Amino acid sequence: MNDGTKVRRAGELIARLDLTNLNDDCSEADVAALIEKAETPSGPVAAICIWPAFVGFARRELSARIKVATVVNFPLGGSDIDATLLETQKAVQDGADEIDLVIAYDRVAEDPGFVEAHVRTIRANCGHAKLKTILETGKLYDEATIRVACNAALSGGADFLKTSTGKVEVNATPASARILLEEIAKAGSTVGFKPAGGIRTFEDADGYMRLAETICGIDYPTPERFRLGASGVLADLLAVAQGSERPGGKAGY
Ligand SMILES: O=C[C@H](O)COP(=O)(O)O
Repeated sequence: MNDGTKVRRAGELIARLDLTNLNDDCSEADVAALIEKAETPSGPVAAICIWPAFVGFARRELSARIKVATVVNFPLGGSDIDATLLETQKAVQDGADEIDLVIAYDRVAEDPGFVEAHVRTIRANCGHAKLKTILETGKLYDEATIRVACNAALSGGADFLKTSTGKVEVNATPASARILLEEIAKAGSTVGFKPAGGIRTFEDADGYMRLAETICGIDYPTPERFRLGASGVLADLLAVAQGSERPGGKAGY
């Protein structure tokens, strides 16, 4: 890839970034700092992804062109549908544009119908907000189970399939991304895709966008259909986009 292509791709990745702070000790001041970073010298990120407690604050402080995403049933993916519903309704009321729901991943193998019903209930109560379903692929272990989870989420009406919470040992991997993208392609490539967890470099991020282009088509990964969930990749994307020194001390591009 030549330098000009890298600069362009890095800019495209920034426009598809869900800039995330889901640290256990995240404060309102941290969210304010995230909001400041979200308007980058290379343009705005797609969304910030934060804990539900900060949605109202973020919606008031953030420019309307950047979405507010939040998480529900996070990170453990429990089975309490009523509790998830309350969290979702509150987040939507507070102004969330996007809900990242952890599915009840422990139940995928035995009871995919439960997972589908859970997703359907939350989808029906999201209003205008998009529903991104976090499958937690690192806890599903084998390919067949990941495919079952994809289909439960798709049947329940998910707007996005997202790989991971970023809170378990194995997060987004190219292998799990490929499976989700194949299921999205089989379903017509209208549902979005969000790899998340452990994405740290331009090369990591670009690899996922290339995979999406290869499997779902070159026109697939628009900012409406492709997002990167990451807390620590923006500095590297910006360095590549701006041709400045990269955080790892690598050359500008
Ligand atoms: O949804 C996004 C993840 O929580 C971010 O994970 P990360 O901190 O490894 O980038």
